[in-house]
Amino acid sequence: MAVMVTGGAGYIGSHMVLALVDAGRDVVVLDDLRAGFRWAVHPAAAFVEGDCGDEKLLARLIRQHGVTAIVHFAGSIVVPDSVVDPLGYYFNNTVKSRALIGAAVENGVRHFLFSSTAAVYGDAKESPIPETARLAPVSPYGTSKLMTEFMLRDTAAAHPLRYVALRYFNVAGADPARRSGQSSPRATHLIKVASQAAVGQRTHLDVFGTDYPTPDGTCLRDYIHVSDLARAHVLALDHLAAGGESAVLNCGYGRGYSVLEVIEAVKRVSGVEFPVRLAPRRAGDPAALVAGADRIRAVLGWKPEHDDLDAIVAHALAWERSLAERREAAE
Ligand SMILES: NC(=O)c1ccc[n+]([C@@H]2O[C@H](COP(=O)([O-])OP(=O)(O)OC[C@H]3O[C@@H](n4cnc5c(N)ncnc54)[C@H](O)[C@@H]3O)[C@@H](O)[C@H]2O)c1
Ligand SMILES: O=c1ccn([C@@H]2O[C@H](COP(=O)(O)OP(=O)(O)O[C@H]3O[C@H](CO)[C@@H](O)[C@H](O)[C@H]3O)[C@@H](O)[C@H]2O)c(=O)[nH]1
Repeated sequence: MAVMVTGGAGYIGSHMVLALVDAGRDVVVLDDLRAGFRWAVHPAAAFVEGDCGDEKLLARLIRQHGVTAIVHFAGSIVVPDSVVDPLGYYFNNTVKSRALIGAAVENGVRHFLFSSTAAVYGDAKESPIPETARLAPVSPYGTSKLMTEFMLRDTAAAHPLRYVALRYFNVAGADPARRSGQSSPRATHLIKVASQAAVGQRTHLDVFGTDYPTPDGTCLRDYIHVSDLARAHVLALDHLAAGGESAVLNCGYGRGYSVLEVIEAVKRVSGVEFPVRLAPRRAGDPAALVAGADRIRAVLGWKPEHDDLDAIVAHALAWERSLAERREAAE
């Protein structure tokens, strides 16, 4: 009885592997390492380098490891890249998810968790955004994820498969024990980039847009700690194992911080005054994305442990320093 984690060498997937190993579960990771790191996978997990759309490989792994649940993180994640390369995004996110869901059905895997995103809402009219809000993605990335949600919905209606689609808001921070974190040097996420600036890995930080209809003119986002998110996935697996129904759940704390508030937090926690430049808006950024966060608590009994911006930033900074030490040791 093992859990298969696709994309388990990536940022969020590697934290899910930690949460599963900590819970005493058997884990097999499938990742093609296009964006992940072999060293980020906990040694207690089996690791297979391969494509999550490779049906033959999937059938073999499911049988070999006795996989009873699939947690699907693998995918392409950069919103502006999806605008430039929509077909690449539909291929890696939608077509390969179709193959993975098909492999689950054909090989008797009945529980499936899917990494969805707040990007399925597009420019939401409501804030906080409930799961029932209009689904109107404004990027191919968001559409590629929504199509996978629809495939899961329809497949679960036709076959004995139950699923939970988790719509993440902005994931940030790192494992408090410094076992993993956001490790991609080219990452574009605000807290990662600001942490890199604080430890001297970047010369400055750009604020993309100061004329949004928000209190200080910069975008509002709901930042969720990656370890709280991983724990929500473990609870979602428990929910399905206990016979719980399929569900679509926002993952956030229900509170928004502006870009300037985040930068202030990174400066305060690090004690470093890195240069900040005001820049034009970045294409495709909605003004505010804040989760309606009640449903996940009601359905999964999830209670966040790190709902504190300074703690999220402190963990992100600690991981950034670990990466710097790792680089120095390698030189
Ligand atoms: N980071 C966020 O804020 C955020 C927000 C919403 C949703 N998500 C979703 O969460 C998931 C994980 O995101 P992340 O931030 O950890 O990204 P990541 O890039 O760190 O991890 C993705 C992993 O998937 C692997 N991968 C990609 N395509 C693959 C394929 N075809 N076969 C096998 N492995 C493949 C990569 O090598 C990488 O290790 C993604 O599906 C993403 O869309 C992330
Ligand atoms: O150097 C930077 C980086 C970001 N931002 C701003 O910070 C905010 C947050 O940006 P970022 O951290 O890049 O996250 P988002 O663009 O909100 O997207 C993330 O969160 C979405 C869900 O809310 C997910 O779907 C995406 O996969 C994930 O990348 C936005 O207003 C950006 O314009 C800056 O001003 N400067």
